[in-house]
Formats: sequence, structure tokens, C-alpha cells
Amino acid sequence: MSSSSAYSQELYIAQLAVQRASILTKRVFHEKAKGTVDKNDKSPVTIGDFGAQALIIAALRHNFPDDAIVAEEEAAQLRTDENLKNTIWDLVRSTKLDDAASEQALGGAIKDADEMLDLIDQGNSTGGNKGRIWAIDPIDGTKGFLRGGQYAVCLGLMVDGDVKVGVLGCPNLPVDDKAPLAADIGSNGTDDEGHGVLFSAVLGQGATSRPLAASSKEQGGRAISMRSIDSLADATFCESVEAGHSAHGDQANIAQKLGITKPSVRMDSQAKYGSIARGAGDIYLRLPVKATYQEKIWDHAAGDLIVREAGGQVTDIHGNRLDFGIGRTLANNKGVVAAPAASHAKVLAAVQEVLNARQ
Ligand SMILES: Nc1ncnc2c1ncn2[C@@H]1O[C@H](COP(=O)(O)O)[C@@H](O)[C@H]1OP(=O)(O)O
Ligand SMILES: [Mg+2]
Ligand SMILES: [Mg+2]
Ligand SMILES: [Mg+2]
Repeated sequence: MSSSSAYSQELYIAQLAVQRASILTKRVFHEKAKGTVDKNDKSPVTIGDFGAQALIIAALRHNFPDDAIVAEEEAAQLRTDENLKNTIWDLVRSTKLDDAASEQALGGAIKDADEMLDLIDQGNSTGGNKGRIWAIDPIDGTKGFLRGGQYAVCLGLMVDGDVKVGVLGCPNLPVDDKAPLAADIGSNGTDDEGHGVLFSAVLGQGATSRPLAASSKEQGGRAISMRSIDSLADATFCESVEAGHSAHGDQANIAQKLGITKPSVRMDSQAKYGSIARGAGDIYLRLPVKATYQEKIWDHAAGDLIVREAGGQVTDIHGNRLDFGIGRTLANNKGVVAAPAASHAKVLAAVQEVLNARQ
């Protein structure tokens, strides 16, 4: 991609920032006891989540000081837990990109532990449809991360509510775009040889993948696209591992209506979006379980763009595009239906039949 393309600098920095944060998450998995602490909402959050968020925000602040940031985590708990703060600080200050120039492009090291906490808290924007806003999920799929399954480091840039740049680091997905999705992908051990992929997209410029471990200087990547499926019966669909995050029963009924016979592939995180974008699966269904749950923008911004730039369509269960411009959540949307553009209407029709029958 030429350096004069729109958003080339944002893409470059976003890719490096996600690469660096992924190095930290892998270190946490391999080196640290993967202890969890309870957030108010009782979701598991590890030192990896805080550390990755600090590194990404530091990179954004250095390069784009005026941009707003919406990020999942906040530092309040670290301010009262010296041990936890120091553990994370040790990791953060010692995690660098291999290439000195790339590390420099991200602004280098954070000054001290207090600056780290302040950086983490700079992800507190309320979002909206004005100006430039980054959305960060430092570890999406924390449960997958903890069990050695799928997780993703997620970063998206929205401008006036529209996602323009999306980057997903998936340390435990196969590098090979053509690798079939294994049934055990939700808990396939470790991020060893042959694993680790970085998905990227810029609006109007297509989607790419490249090895996450590629030298951080390397630009570009391979173009990826969704599979064109002649018959939906041949499709593979992806869904959450967690039954509480999407309705497995309804999704099975939808698959049956579409004539799909292959079992669903269950995996955590936005790795689902990346997988279908490169044709390793075809459809991602996320039907609401709880009517009141509002999806978070950082759980979808990068994946939504990557799938659409790879030839897919992404809507909610009502057929509306995801609206990233109204705050930290997708309050205007319910659920997610992602499929190849040519098949999306059929998939959506099956979704609606099943949901209507539910009432
Ligand atoms: N009730 C819910 N319905 C849908 N998604 C949820 C729900 N509760 C949490 N999530 C979010 O879903 C994402 C993971 O989705 P998946 O199961 O597809 O991997 C996580 O970011 C998780 O948020 P959190 O990080 O706060 O746990
Ligand atoms: Mg979480
Ligand atoms: Mg998440
Ligand atoms: Mg998260």
C-alpha cells in the first residue's frame, strides 16, 4: 500500500500497537500465573488486559494526541492494589517491538507506573459520532485467552461514527488463511509455531492478513476475502463458546433452516470475524440471549470493517448496520449477523423466521 493512501499512518501505527500489545499478552500467558481478579461486573480480567491497554494507548497518545479513545478497562483497581500495579508495570516496561525504529514510532517506553495508570484511564471517552475516536479491546475473549484458546487484541478508528481502520491481532489462530477451522479451536493449547495472525482493513481499501510475528517493519499483507458459497448448505458458521453471549439453540435452528449440516465452530472473541473474513468459515451469528445486553463498540468495530472489506455484510438481527456513533455501546442494535454479502439476505431471513417463532 502506498504511503499516500488514506489512513496509511493510522494503519501503520495501529498494526504496530497491536503487535506490541500481543507480545505482552503472549508473555502473560507463558510467563505469569494467569490469576484473575474480579471487576465489578465479575468478568475475568487479567494483568494482560491492563498491560495491553496501557501499551496501545501510549502508542496512540504519542502519534495522535488529539484523538479520543474508548477502551474497555479502567485503572481504578490498580490504584488501590500496589502488587497488581507493580506486576503489570514490570511487564509493560519490558515489552518492546524487536525493531528499534518501530518501537520508536510508538513513542518508546512509558515513563513510570503512574503514567501507565493515567494512560489506561485515557480510554474513558463517551464515544459519539463526531471526530476521531479509537476503540480498544486489549484482550477480547479473556476466557479463551485463559484456556489457551482464541482471543484477539482489537483496535479500530472511527471518524464521525464510521469505522475507517480496523486491526485484529489473533495470537492463537493459524497463520495459514486456508487452514480449516478445527473443532477444538476454542481450546487448542498454545500460541506456538504456525500461529498468530494480524488482520487489518481500511475502509475502501480491502482487508489483509499477515503473520503477527512478521518483522514489525514489514508493511502490507495478503489480501483476504470471504468465500463465495454457491449453496449455504456448504457453509460453516461460527459462534461464541459462551452460551450466555449468544443463543446456541436459536443459532442451531437457523443453521438447520439454511440446510447447514456441519457443526458450528465455537471460539471466543473477534477471531470469529477474522476467520470468516479469510474464508475459514462463512457466517457469524450472535443472537441475543438477554434482551437488555448492549454490545460494546470495542467488541465489534475492527471485525465489522474487516468482514465488510473482505466482501461480507454485517448487520444486527433486524438488518440494520451496526451503529458505532452513539456512545460506548451499540445501543441501537441487537445481535450480529455477518455473512458473505451475496448470502446475507438469506441468512437474515432465516434469523428472523427463527426469532419470530420464538415469540
Ligand atoms: N451477555 C452478554 N451477551 C453478549 N456478549 C457479552 C455478554 N456479556 C459479555 N459479553 C462480551 O462478549 C465478548 C466475548 O464474546 P464471545 O463470547 O463471542 O467471545 C466479551 O467482550 C464479553 O464482554 P467482557 O469482556 O466484558 O466479558
Ligand atoms: Mg472483558
Ligand atoms: Mg471483548
Ligand atoms: Mg476485553
